[in-house]
Amino acid sequence: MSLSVTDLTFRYGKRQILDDVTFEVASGAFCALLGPNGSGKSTLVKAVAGVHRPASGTILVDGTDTVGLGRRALAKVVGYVPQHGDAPFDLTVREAVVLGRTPHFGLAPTSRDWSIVDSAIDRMGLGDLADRNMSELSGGQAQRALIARALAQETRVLLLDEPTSALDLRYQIETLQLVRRITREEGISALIAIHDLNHAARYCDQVVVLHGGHILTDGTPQEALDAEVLRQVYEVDVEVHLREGYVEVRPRTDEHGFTLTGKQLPPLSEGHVAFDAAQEPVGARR
Ligand SMILES: Nc1ncnc2c1ncn2[C@@H]1O[C@H](COP(=O)(O)OP(=O)(O)OP(=O)(O)O)[C@@H](O)[C@H]1O
Repeated sequence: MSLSVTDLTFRYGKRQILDDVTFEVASGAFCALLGPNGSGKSTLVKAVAGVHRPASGTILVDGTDTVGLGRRALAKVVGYVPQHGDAPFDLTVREAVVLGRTPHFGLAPTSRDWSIVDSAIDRMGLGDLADRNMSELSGGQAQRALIARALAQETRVLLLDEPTSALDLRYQIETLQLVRRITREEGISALIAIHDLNHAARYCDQVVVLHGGHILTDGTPQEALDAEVLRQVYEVDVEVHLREGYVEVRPRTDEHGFTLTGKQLPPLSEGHVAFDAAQEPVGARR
């Protein structure tokens, strides 16, 4: 078992955010961490990444407790891509990505380190931008550079906190496919906090649903993405289908296209412009 989290509890001050969280991600598995805004996904990822120190609980990577490991030792076993990229703006892409090799080299990167860096850059589709300054990249390109930096760390566990939020559809899919391939080929465990249920179902082997700091379900996408659980967690009525072997979640809508939450959505305010099915402006002042 590569990543094993047991009875993890975390508080911001007196506010309990994670409560006895226990789950495991096997070697070679890609696990999605789902849950609504504020459910504690980032906090859990940060605790596993060593950014936050838990109040109690254990985090094992290949049997070694990582809570309390020094920065350098931790960076050799856990790679972390934060939600809001702290991109080092005064560096080129190559210089930023080689920072991921820091735990592995002594005074200076070796030729092997640079070849690992270049391969990570290529894998994230940034080969043409390798010598470009980070400050000159788009948000999505910078996010891909941060993923390349984590890949260059060559760790046993890869943590990604909503890494696809700034990426266009092509790079969302390519990143998820790449992480899935790396987990399988290199036997590492990956944990990704993600909002897109269908991407989670399509690319991940395991789905953990967090709600109010507790784990509500943990299983394969088919087991965990249960319509009743999703209704409870997101307060949206959904249908779950099996399509071409993959689970697909669709919001159920009424005849006006509104999701069925049991609550009536407020009417559009006067002057608000919306579009009906025929693409005619509705509710606009004329
Ligand atoms: N630095 C902080 N200090 C105090 N409370 C915090 C801090 N960061 C997050 N929180 C609170 O902890 C709870 C969990 O936040 P967290 O960011 O882990 O949720 P999340 O599931 O990742 O949300 P999102 O999907 O919106 O990114 C929220 O109630 C949030 O307000």
